[in-house]
Amino acid sequence: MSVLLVEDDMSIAIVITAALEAEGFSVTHCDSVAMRDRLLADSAFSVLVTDVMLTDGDGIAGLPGIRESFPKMPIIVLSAQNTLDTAVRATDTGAFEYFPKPFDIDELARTVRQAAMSSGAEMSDAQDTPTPGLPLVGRSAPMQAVYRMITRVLRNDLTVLVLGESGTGKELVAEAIHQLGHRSAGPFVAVNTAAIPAELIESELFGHEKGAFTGAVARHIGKFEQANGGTLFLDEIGDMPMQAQTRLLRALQSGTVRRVGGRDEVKVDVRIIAATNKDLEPMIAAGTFREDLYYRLNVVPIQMPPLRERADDIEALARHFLQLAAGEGLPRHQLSADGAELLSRQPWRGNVRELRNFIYRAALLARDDIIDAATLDTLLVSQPRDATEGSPANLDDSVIRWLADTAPGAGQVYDEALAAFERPLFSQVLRSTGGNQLRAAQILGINRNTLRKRISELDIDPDSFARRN
Ligand SMILES: Nc1ncnc2c1ncn2[C@@H]1O[C@H](COP(=O)(O)OP(=O)(O)OP(=O)(O)O)[C@@H](O)[C@H]1O
Repeated sequence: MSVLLVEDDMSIAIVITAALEAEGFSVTHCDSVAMRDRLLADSAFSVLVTDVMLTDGDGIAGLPGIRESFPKMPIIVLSAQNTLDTAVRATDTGAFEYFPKPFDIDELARTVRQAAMSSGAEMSDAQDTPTPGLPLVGRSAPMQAVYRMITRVLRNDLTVLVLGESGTGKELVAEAIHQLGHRSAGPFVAVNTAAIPAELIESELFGHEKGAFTGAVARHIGKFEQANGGTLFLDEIGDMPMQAQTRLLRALQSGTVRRVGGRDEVKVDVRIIAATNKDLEPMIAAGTFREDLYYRLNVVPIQMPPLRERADDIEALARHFLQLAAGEGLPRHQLSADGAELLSRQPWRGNVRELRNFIYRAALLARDDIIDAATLDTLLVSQPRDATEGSPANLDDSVIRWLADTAPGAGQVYDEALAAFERPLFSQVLRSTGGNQLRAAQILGINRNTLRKRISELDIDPDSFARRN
């Protein structure tokens, strides 16, 4: 099933292509009248979807001729000039349907499907083909805004700052920009700045020379150099220590890096995409994030919507993860309509990651082929809740849940588990002392400076526990 899509706005073209490919169509895209005519002369298409204003002229003018040559091929016209005039001109050409922009992408996909069927074309099995090229699932309005931003940065090297709660897909956006962009032949290197101990971060990013410090037994090439010619993804940038921030800024300004203990400046050609789930502006005000670095990174911000603000996407995501789970050897299941409805009503505080983990668990545990609301209900009851919601039955349970819910890097489980435990522990004790750190340190039996250092590293604000009269 083939669709010829004639659209000169790349961002819209990508969204439509993804939606139609998910429906099982193969899509050929071009942006001009001349190219359209050449493609029509060369190959057969089941449906023509065309914009009105194209790079080299009016997309409607030639349609009567096309209708004559290809009477069985339905034509769907899209237009941003939502005037009565274009609507009338489109319909006069015998267009199957006319869509004023902005339009509902699902409705367009449905109409193309109807048009294809009306012309007697055979459909391949739809949903089973994952959308090639666009790894992100979801067609809600907030995601379309994200796609639009992505398309704006594909052909340039502007620095992108992806913002949003944990688990909203920030890393996936970075990967999409790399894969779909003009650097796709180069490497994609991701660094989670929060997961690297502060004293190693500079060596991780910039590399080190042999003997630069105790333990530097060989020269180490840092992530910047590893990403040369490609994209460097700096995740959790809000957790980067100040000193590393300064070096990062210098590297971004100069386009060069100096290995720790080295003398030479090494030229690097990398595109930077940074991400954070923190609100950087208050951190700038508090002096924990460099303002000049923030402006360097925040050239093109992409704000990821939390899942609860795009409940429309939950069903598609759930089906997507069921497919992925089956592809990874878990039992294959279908999701019932009432199951999808139930999932769409959940808050998913951990966003897409929580939904993904939940669906994998459901795929593993569900007994029937169809996962319905009743099955999901049972699983949701035993769903781990986040730490803010009531205390777990015992510590063993918490550890089991924590291990099931997080995927710390190999070799980091101990540190990350301690940090995960320390955060609620310090918060609770500080709450009990009304934010008094000296008293909290006494209760904990640790040095006051140690407490101060740890709560700063864990980004706990002791003032937020101060008692107000
Ligand atoms: N739109 C999406 N379509 C398909 N999968 C998604 C989507 N968004 C997120 N995911 C999946 O959800 C999980 C979490 O996504 P990701 O790691 O990109 O989130 P994040 O915002 O970078 O999280 P964190 O801030 O914790 O690093 C991943 O398994 C990712 O593949």
